[in-house]
Amino acid sequence: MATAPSVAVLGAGSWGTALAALIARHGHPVVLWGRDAECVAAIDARHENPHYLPGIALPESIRATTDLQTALRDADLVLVVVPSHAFAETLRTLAPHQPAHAGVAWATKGFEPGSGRFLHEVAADILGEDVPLAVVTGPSFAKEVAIGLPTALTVHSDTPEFAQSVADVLHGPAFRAYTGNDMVGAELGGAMKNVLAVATGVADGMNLGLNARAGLITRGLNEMLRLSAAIGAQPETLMGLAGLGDLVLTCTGDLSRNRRLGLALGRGQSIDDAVREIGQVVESVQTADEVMRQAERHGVELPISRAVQAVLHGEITPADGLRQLLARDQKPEYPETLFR
Ligand SMILES: NC(=O)C1=CN([C@@H]2O[C@H](COP(=O)(O)OP(=O)(O)OC[C@H]3O[C@@H](n4cnc5c(N)ncnc54)[C@H](OP(=O)(O)O)[C@@H]3O)[C@@H](O)[C@H]2O)C=CC1
Ligand SMILES: O=C(CO)COP(=O)(O)O
Repeated sequence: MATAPSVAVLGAGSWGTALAALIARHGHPVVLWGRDAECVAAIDARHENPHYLPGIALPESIRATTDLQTALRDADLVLVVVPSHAFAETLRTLAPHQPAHAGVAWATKGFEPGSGRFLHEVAADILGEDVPLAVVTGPSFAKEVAIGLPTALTVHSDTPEFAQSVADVLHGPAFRAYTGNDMVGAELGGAMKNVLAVATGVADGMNLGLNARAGLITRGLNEMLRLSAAIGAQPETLMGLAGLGDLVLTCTGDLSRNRRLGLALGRGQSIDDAVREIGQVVESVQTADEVMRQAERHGVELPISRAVQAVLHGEITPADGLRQLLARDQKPEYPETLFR
């Protein structure tokens, strides 16, 4: 029988730890790399990540380390799960130690802050065109995956065999992993839903009602579809797990940090206090700027995302944002050219 591929998971936050647990339960040797020695020691010795997934028992087979070279030594697959602001830096550190035969996948959501580059562009730039690359995305709260609740997500790559091999590692009794070949659409969906989750959080924090929430989710999907069409992504990617699926989850599920940020802002809390209270990565804070940079580059108007960006920068209040959105001109629901 063929041996199960070994996986190095880089990033020992909630999502990296949950994915390491999932993959280890599927019988793969897993080494989890984190930068916090205390957290790494607890995972190794007590099989718990006390900071990010307290009280959840992790498989005893997971080995954790703060040494990147150790993590990469026997890896057949590298799975990067650091926040977007640490993505390029992590790849630059890993590049010299990258095992020749191993492909690199990531479950990070967002763009490169500052440049607005897609993460697959950053990865190809740093690792070279010969390393197979894939993005892992979809509706998946870390805590639910860590405790083994059923989840579906999707793996997109320009190399179909690599997408399949990553999906094979993730797929299991309670986890469905689909595949696709639209990295742009998959990354765009995962990034935009974080911004749109803030919008629905704000609306719910202001008690605007369920109609407003459904309207924002649907018009948010419309923003995803229009920007993705301008960039050249496949519309079905945005209608699937990477877009609509993750949008619904993050806009309605209180486990979402981005939604919780919106809720706090809608209730009048300051952004600094809200982010501090959440105590984990809130990707929308930087992603809103990068989504708007993409929108401007491609000449696409995104009123909800723009309002979120303005609220996050303190340029307008949530009440101003609501007034602006309600005062917009009437128009057809879809541009005539969208699906043609
Ligand atoms: N949590 C979830 O449910 C999901 C998250 N994601 C995505 O996964 C990515 C990671 O998020 P998540 O795990 O949730 O975040 P968390 O806030 O739970 O953890 C962040 C982790 O990243 C580490 N980190 C921060 N900065 C750096 C750096 N410069 N170099 C190396 N490591 C760093 C932190 O280390 P330290 O503790 O030392 O600060 C911590 O281990 C994000 O892009 C997120 O959108 C995607 C799907 C689901
Ligand atoms: O990406 C996620 C679920 O798919 C997690 O969302 P948050 O980062 O908003 O918690």
